Amino acid sequence: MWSFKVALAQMEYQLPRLTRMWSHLERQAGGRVKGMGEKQIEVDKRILRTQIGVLKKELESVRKHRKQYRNRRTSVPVPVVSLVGYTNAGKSTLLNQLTGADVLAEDRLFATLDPTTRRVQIKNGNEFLLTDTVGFIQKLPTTLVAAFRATLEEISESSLLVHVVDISHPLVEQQVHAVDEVLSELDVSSIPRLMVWNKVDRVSDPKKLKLEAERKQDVVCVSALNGDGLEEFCNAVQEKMKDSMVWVEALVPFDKGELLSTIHQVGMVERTEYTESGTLIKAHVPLRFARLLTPMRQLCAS
Ligand SMILES: Nc1nc2c(ncn2[C@@H]2O[C@H](COP(=O)(O)OP(=O)(O)OP(=O)(O)O)[C@@H](O)[C@H]2O)c(=O)[nH]1
Ligand SMILES: [Mg+2]
Repeated sequence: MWSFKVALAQMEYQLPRLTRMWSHLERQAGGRVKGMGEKQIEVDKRILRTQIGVLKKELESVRKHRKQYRNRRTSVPVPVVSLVGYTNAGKSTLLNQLTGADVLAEDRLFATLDPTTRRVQIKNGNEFLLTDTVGFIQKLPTTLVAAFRATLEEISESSLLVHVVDISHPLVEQQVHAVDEVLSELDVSSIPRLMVWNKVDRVSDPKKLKLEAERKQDVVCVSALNGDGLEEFCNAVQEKMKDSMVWVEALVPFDKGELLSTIHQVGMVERTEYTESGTLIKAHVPLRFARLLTPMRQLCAS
């Protein structure tokens, strides 16, 4: 809570200093983006002001819901995918496009969530929780990084990090670098990552870009705005999430039917077999969940 407040104070402090950062960047780009800095600084200032306002409002509700949410999340381990990226990259747009506005019906298990987390249901029945985060900005002072940690600490509990990039931005490389720097300050190096090249609708040659993405590993092209590439995105998320899951073979007793359906939701089931003493299930499941299954795994081994 305290560091949240520090983050706020430091964002407010940061506002007038953006000018210097951007003119520096413009010089670095060697005039290639002349005038870019000036326009961008207005955008950045506006964004920062908005974020300050939003942070203030969210502060209260996040504090209220966070504990409750965490408890629930560990008891029903739906995998968590976190969106990270430079400010204005399109993270929130992607979240909204994937989940729709009224996805949180009241009778759902996660009806009360941290306001920036939503449930995404994939065609094959699997689902995951998608978390939006505060956008990063260039050259965060070390003190600000420390304060941001508080808002970002939850991403260390994710099964997957999705780095959203505005591929149409002239300073895209610097932005990617800035995000990587912030991530390297957090304890997330062991979490698998996927990169999303967003705003493909704005580039001059989307086909060429898609080919380039295909040649790279773990890059998906999308337009969060018009929905282009979202199915590929969901498939890539599924594939990548397997990396953070463990293989289990467990014998689930018949009176634990609920558990069985949860496995189908959170994991990737390869095989089910009905035996006299229960359902034998072979699946990739999130590590947290594998722990819950431990007693049944022992059953299976005997
Ligand atoms: N043309 C186009 N615009 C997009 C796309 N995705 C997002 N935008 C626009 O980019 C702007 C920023 O989008 P946001 O979703 O707010 O970006 P964000 O990453 O959440 O930004 P922060 O919350 O500041 O970190 C908005 O005006 C969106 O409409 C896209 O695929 N194509
Ligand atoms: Mg956002």
